[in-house]
Amino acid sequence: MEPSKFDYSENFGRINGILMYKLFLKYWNNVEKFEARPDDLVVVTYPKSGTTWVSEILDLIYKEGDVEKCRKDAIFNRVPFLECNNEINMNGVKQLEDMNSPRIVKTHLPADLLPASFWDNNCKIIYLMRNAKDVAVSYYYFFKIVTIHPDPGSFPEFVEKFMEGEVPYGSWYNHTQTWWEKRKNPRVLILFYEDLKMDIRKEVIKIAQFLGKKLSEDLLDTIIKHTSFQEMKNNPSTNYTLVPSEIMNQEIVPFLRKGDIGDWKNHFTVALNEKFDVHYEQQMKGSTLKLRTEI
Ligand SMILES: Nc1ncnc2c1ncn2[C@@H]1O[C@H](COP(=O)(O)O)[C@@H](OP(=O)(O)O)[C@H]1O
Ligand SMILES: CCc1ccc(OS(=O)(=O)O)cc1
Repeated sequence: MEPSKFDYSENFGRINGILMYKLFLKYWNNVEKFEARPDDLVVVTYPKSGTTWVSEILDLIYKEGDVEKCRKDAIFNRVPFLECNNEINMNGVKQLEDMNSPRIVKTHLPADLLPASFWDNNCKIIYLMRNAKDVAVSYYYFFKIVTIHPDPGSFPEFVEKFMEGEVPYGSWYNHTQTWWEKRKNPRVLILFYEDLKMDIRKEVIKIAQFLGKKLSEDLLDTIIKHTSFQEMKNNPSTNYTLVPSEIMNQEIVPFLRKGDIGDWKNHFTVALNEKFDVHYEQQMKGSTLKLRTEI
C-alpha cells in the first residue's frame, strides 16, 4: 500500500497531546527547565500569526530605532526561537543562554506549555494572534516551503488537518484560548495582527507603553517605515533568505508572502468556508475572543 501523505510520524511526535517537530522534542527537557531572567520579554504566537513582524518591531524598540544595528544579524538570531532545534545550526536554548540581557524570546507554545520559570520570574509576555482562516492559508504555504514538513496535500486537505489540530503546535482554537485566559494578567499583552495592519502607529505605541517606554515621533516613524511589509520583504535580515534553501525553499513562495487580511478568500471555496465556520463556532463556543477575518 502506498504510504499516506498525511503519515506525519516521520517528522512529528507529541507533547501533552500536541503535535510537535520530533527534532524539537528530542531536546524538550532543555526547554522545560529553561531558566528565564526577570527582564526577558517573551513573544508568543501560534505559527504564521506575524511573529517575525512583531519581533522586528520589538528589537527596533530595544535598539532605539537603530536600523543598521538590526540589519547586521538575522531576526532568528536577534530574537531566538526557544524550542527550535535542528541538531545542525539551530538551537534556541543555547542561543538564549549565550545572549546578554535584555533578551527577546520567541516561542509558539500554548500558555500551559510555557516553561515555568517565565511565570516564576514574572516576565513580560506579548501574545500576537491572527484570524484562523488567514493563519491556515499562511501555514499551508509554510508547509510547502519548509522542508521539515510532509506534503500538505491540497488546501482543503490541509484545512481538515488544521481544524483537527493535527499540525505543529496543535489546535489554533485551543492555543488562542489558553492565552486569551491570561488577558487580565498585567504582565501579558494581547495583540491582533489585524489591528497592526489597520493602525500600526497605535499598536506600536501600545507595545511601547507595555514595555514602559516612550517613543519620540521620529522613532515611531522609523519603526513603522522599517517594519512595513515591503521593507521587511526586501530585507535579508527579516525575510529568511539567510536560511539555506535546503531548509526553506522560497522559490516556491516567499516567507513574506502576502501579508494581508482576508487572503483566505482566495483559497476557501464557499463550501469549505461554511464547514470551517460551523466548526469554528463549535470550537470557540462560550469564548469572548473575537477576531476579524476581513477589513
Ligand atoms: N511587516 C509585515 N506586515 C504584514 N505581514 C507580515 C509582515 N511581516 C510578516 N508578515 C506576515 O506574517 C506571516 C508570517 O508569520 P510568522 O512570522 O508568524 O511566521 C506571513 O503571512 P502570509 O503568509 O499571509 O503572507 C507574512 O507575510
Ligand atoms: C527547524 C525548522 C523550523 C520549523 C518551524 C519553524 O517555525 S516558525 O518559522 O517559527 O513558524 C522554524 C524553523
